[in-house]
Parts: sequence; structure tokens; C-alpha cells
Amino acid sequence: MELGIIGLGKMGGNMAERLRRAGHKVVGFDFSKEATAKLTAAGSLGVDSLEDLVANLSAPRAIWIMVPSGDPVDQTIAKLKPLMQKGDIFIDGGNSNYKDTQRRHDELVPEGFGFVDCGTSGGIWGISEGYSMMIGGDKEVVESLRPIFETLAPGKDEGWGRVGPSGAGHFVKMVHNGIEYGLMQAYAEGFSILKAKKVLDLDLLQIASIWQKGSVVRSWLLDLTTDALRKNINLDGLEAFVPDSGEGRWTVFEAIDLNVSAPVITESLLRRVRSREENNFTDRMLAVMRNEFGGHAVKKS
Ligand SMILES: O=C(O)[C@H](O)[C@@H](O)[C@H](O)[C@H](O)COP(=O)(O)O
Repeated sequence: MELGIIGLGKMGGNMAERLRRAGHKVVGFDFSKEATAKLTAAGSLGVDSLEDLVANLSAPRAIWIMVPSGDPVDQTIAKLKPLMQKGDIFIDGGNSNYKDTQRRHDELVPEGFGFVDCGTSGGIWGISEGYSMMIGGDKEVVESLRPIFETLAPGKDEGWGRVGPSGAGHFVKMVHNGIEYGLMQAYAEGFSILKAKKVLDLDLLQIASIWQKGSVVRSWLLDLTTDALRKNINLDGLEAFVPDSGEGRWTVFEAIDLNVSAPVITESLLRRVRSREENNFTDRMLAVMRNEFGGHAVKKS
């Protein structure tokens, strides 16, 4: 099959290569000339404009958008639309908010385009392991893309599926990422407790390696954690600063709207927020109140 890909970063570039290896024709666009040159050198076609991208694909076209969520997705669609024709399909493979996805679907479908949302998991390992894909959109449109999904997935019939109508793919990916936050937080806290028990002189790498085999908490995330510890057991040279790209907070908002109690995911998100505040105002407030009512000592900077 033919596929256009917009955004040839860590995800889009690797997906293009996985598709090429399976015999699909891939035409890719990126603002980075280095990224398009790399794609061409690998045997696909890298182009420097959206016009060239569209011109090098035969109708009905399928174009996979792999750009940061929010405005970049809207801008990409707005620029592409005049170049496309009825029957062409947009696939948003990024981490878009499902409400934006539903809005885009409802705008594009009456104009004759297809629009599919694909929550894509797998990170930099997807090129070899395959990508887990949670897909939303109209059944026949999703079905027409089957050869692409079968190739990108870990197995032809596994690790991907249409989970519901437009927005469902991104909604499921949002919750997937909320779970990711909670799992990560639990591992991080557990290893911190082990490290703090200095009198036992525990070897974190040894313990992680033991847990990798047969234990209830073994997982791919633990495998990656073990690799990270092997490379840098004390995490030297790293700042305790954890960004978030939005999916975790959308999960929390959604849980509140749905009256679902989700304390682990919520606290994991808030821990990330806290990691970015040095000597924060809240804690200085606590110290000063304690000082006011009890005359307790404050630590001066
Ligand atoms: O399944 C995946 O491959 C990941 O969930 C991925 O999609 C994630 O979005 C980013 O790795 C960082 O997300 P945060 O910045 O929110 O941690």
C-alpha cells in the first residue's frame, strides 16, 4: 500500500522504515531536511513540501500525521486539505486530545474526507517490536488501512484494533498513558525505598534483574528500568525533573468528569508537577505557618 507520513521524528521516521521493509511505498515530509534526506537514503521518498507529498501518492491517498498534539495537527490539516481530494484519508497517529479528534472528524467527514485516530504506543522500540495501535473512526475507513496497521503492529492480527468510533482511539491511548504514569511512579517509589535502606546495602540492579524473571511485577517497563540502572546505577548527572505531555492530565480531568476515583494516576501526575518546582511556595508556606503557631524553627536559605 502507499502511505504519506508527515513528521519524521523518532516515531514517524521509524514507522516509515518499518513499512518500507515490508514493501509499502512511503512518501515522507518533515521540516527538517536532514530527516527527509535520511528517509530517501533508506529507500523511501523524502520530500520538502506538502505539495510534493500529495503529488507523489495515488488517490485515494492515506496520510499519517505524526506531529505534536494541538495546533500543529490543526495547521497540518489546514495546509493539506486544499491539496487533497474527496476519498482521501487523514490518520492522526499522535497523542491528540480525543475531543479535538472528534471535532476534526466532524469537520472533515462532511467534506468527503476520511479521518482516523490512532493512539500509537511503542516509542523508539516500535521499529523492531512493532507498535501497539488503538484505533478510532468509521469502520470502512479503518478497514481500508488494514495493510498499514498489520505491518506496523507487533503481529499481523495482534497489538492493534478499532476500539470504537472517532475519538475512541485517542481516548484509549489517553487512559493507557494515565496507567503508564501510575506504573512508573510505583516502580520509582519502590526503588527509592530500596535505595534508602542503606543498612542492608541493597543492589538495585540485582533486585531489578531478579524481578524481571517470574515475579508478579515483571514488565517491559521494568525491563527498561533495569537497562537504565545498568547504564547509570545512581542516576548521576540527572535532574529530578519530570515533564508531562498532556495525556496524564487529560486522564485525570476525564476521571473527575466521569466521577471515577483515580487517586494513583492523579497523584502520579501531581508528583511530576512537584518535581518541577524547586524550593516551592507551598512548602515555604507550611514552614512559616508552623513557625507562626508553634515557634518551630524554619530553615533559612
Ligand atoms: O505509549 C507510548 O509510547 C508513550 O506513552 C508515549 O506516547 C508518551 O506520550 C511519551 O513517551 C511521553 O509522554 P509523557 O510526556 O506524558 O510522559
